[in-house]
Amino acid sequence: MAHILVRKSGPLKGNVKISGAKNAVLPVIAATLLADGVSTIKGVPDLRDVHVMSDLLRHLGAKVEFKDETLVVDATNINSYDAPYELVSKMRASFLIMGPLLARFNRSKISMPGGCAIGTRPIDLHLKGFKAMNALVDMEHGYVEAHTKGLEGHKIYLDFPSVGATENIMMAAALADGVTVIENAAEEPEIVDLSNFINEMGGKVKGAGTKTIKITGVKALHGAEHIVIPDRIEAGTYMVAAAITKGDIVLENVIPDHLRPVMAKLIEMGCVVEEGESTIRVIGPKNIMPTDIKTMPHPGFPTDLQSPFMALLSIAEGNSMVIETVFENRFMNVPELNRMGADIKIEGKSAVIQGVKNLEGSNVVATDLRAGAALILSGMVAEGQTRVTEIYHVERGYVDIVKKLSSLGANIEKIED
Ligand SMILES: CC(=O)N[C@H]1[C@@H](OP(=O)(O)OP(=O)(O)OC[C@H]2O[C@@H](n3ccc(=O)[nH]c3=O)[C@H](O)[C@@H]2O)O[C@H](CO)[C@@H](O)[C@@H]1O
Ligand SMILES: C=C(OP(=O)(O)O)C(=O)O
Repeated sequence: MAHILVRKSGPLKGNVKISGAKNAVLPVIAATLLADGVSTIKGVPDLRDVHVMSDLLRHLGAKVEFKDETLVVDATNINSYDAPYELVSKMRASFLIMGPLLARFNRSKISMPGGCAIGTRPIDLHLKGFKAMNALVDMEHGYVEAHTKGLEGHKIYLDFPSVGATENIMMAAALADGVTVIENAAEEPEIVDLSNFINEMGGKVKGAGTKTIKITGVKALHGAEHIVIPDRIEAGTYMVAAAITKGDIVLENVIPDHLRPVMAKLIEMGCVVEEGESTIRVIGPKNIMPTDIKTMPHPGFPTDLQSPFMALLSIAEGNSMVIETVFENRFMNVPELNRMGADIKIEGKSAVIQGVKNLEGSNVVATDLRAGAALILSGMVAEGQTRVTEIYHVERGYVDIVKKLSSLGANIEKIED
């Protein structure tokens, strides 16, 4: 299996261009199914997940072309309404096609996404929304089958501000009869990006980015052109790369407003952070100060950056605590970091991190996407050589990570074997 070899690297320096956001582009690609026509998405990151989503749309009968960060989807001739296990099991976000299929064709059959390393990740809130909108939902043989005589707008309160449920319901509501109001909706920037795309297609979505989203259903949507927002999680990972190696990195193509909680934590830890209009410069501190982090839905500290920050805190000058409130099992990287010499103890939802002077290069496994990124970051400051395996996880979410880190001076290579 391919793996990544990282050796101790000096301070990383230079400029790095952040790619389009994985978590924004996946729902946007799903939303292209709402239109009887052609949509053009620009700034698309060349990631494994984007290819899986494209294959899923092709399976449904769409024509999809991807070249030079531009994805063109012709969803005119959809002739299948089912998403098989083989495709859904590769990526949870596949479940986001349920809302658009129900809205446009009144039916869908999708394999249950199942659990994954970071938690059980149920889909009850998605289904609660569809049922309230007049869909009949059955679960059989591991598939969720839904049909409706026509979706109707409804008031839907989400018990938790789930990103995926907010997106799926928003897409379903875009073509429903009447008004849907989502209360306690997720407020993530990716929700705003999706709402912008639906509106570019002729939809009527208001309030995205707040706790209450109002969607007035329209009769039909047309294809549209859209530019995906930059990836705040990729950006946060490179910010940690600057901090952990005590380097000086300028991120290009970022929206600083999306990274407020991340910048605040880095400043607390002693970094100098300079904001431009679409750039952020991070200068790492001489001594990394410990801090406490609690992950929360946006605008709180993002769970997707919890593992990279854990890598940074593991070499801070003192004790820190990380509380994970979003996913019940997102400390999978801890045994791997401890194998590299970190001193982290888990107590329920909390991790207590005692900063150590040095990490040691080791053989470690990327248990999930962000855990993999955290291990690469640790490898850059560990003595000797770190071998990160199962890197297909990392490739789900980071465009050219080896190339980008090398260009900043990291001693890193991908070994194909
Ligand atoms: C492709 C994508 O955009 N992925 C992101 C999305 O995942 P995703 O959309 O799956 O995350 P959710 O916001 O839905 O999940 C948050 C919490 O709600 C729970 N839940 C969710 C749905 C549901 O029906 N029932 C339920 O209980 C989940 O188990 C989890 O504990 O948001 C997460 C939270 O910011 C990020 O970590 C993921 O990177
Ligand atoms: C958990 C993540 O993604 P997904 O929801 O696609 O698994 C992530 O991006 O960190």
